[in-house]
Amino acid sequence: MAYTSSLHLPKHLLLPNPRRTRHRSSVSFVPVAAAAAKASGVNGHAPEKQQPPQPNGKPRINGVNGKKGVNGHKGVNGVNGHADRIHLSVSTGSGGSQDGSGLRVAFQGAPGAYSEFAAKTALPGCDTVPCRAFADALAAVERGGADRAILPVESTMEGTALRNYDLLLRHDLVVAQEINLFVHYCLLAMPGVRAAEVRRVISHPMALAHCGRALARLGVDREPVEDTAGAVEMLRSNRMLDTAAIASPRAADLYGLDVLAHGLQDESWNVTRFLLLSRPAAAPAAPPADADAKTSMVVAHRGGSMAVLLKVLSAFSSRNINLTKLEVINNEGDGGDSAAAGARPPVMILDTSARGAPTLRAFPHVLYVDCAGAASDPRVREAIQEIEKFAVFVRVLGCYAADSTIYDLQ
Ligand SMILES: O=C(O)C(=O)C[C@]1(C(=O)O)C=C[C@@H](O)C=C1
Repeated sequence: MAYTSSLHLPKHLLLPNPRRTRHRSSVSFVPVAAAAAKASGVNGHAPEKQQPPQPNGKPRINGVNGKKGVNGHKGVNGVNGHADRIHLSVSTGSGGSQDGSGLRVAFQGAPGAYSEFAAKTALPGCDTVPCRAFADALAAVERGGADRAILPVESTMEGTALRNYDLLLRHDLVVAQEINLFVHYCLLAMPGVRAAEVRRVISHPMALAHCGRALARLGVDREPVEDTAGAVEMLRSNRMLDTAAIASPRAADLYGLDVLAHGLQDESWNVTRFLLLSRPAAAPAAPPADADAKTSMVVAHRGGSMAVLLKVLSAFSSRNINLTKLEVINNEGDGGDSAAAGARPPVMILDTSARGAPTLRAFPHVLYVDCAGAASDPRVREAIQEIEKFAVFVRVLGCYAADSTIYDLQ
């Protein structure tokens, strides 16, 4: 596999060549997700040291008596809308199965990655399992090596993470839970290193992109690695004195690095939405009756986006169902010669509906849709049935409790 970095970094921390981005028009966007943990230590990543659990096994919120939220407010949902955040300091919980005790959650990266924080916030009692790549995390769940995988799927600064939707759609996994994390980036360096001595900054490419302006001001070289905490681990183990990493304040604590700067992100509002994925048979039953449910689906169609969009919107709006996400993907390329000319390959979706083994199918025209309501709600069921009449293929990706809370680890 080709790697983009010219640095002599451990290969498992370098990134494969980035894939082409797709044409997409984001019709709406819901910001999202956060937490930390002990880990069983796979793929060379060391387990995180344990934090003292709270008696109730929940994440510590504002560090005080488990009180929720800043000013007692919950986060709000909306299109790039700002919301109050819930400040957390994360502890490893224990206790009842509600908090994920006994569940192994696979994530990409080293202990201290944002994805791990998200997993531990969603399921404070879970054991986190570090993996080299998100693909490995999803495969671990499919193979039974983990019970859940956590996947970032959109952020206020990036929009939909198409790289991860691609993964989600290729696997026979369902969405069990969503979680929104406020992503606060810090510049970390070995103890004693001053900002003026930093020549290079390493981090996950998304973190480097989110901090582009700050990095340009610093005038440093940028090197992408697999994850934010992996960058910190690399700094530490190689005792790099001319290099800094972008990662969370929690990673600074975990690895004993200095924080040279806080809030490095170009936009002050930087929220990532994560999904917890499960094998279908092991997914939680329907969301609790008192929870607002959300249903995610992918709709493949024949093209002619405007007409299809109107029909999809009408299927939901005529039943008074709100959409919380609608992403339009049109990829006419076949992945062959035309890809070289700029066309994008079709979206690959695992069709799990047919009898027998699931098959991977290619679709050039696809919509990613999240709607309010449970898949078992007759109105949602009817809307999907109406869409199935004109769509080529519809796959429900999961039905879960909507969570508009935005967690903040600062
Ligand atoms: O590298 C990490 O710490 C991650 O959890 C991954 C990831 C991502 O893939 O987008 C998650 C959230 C942050 O925006 C940066 C990176």
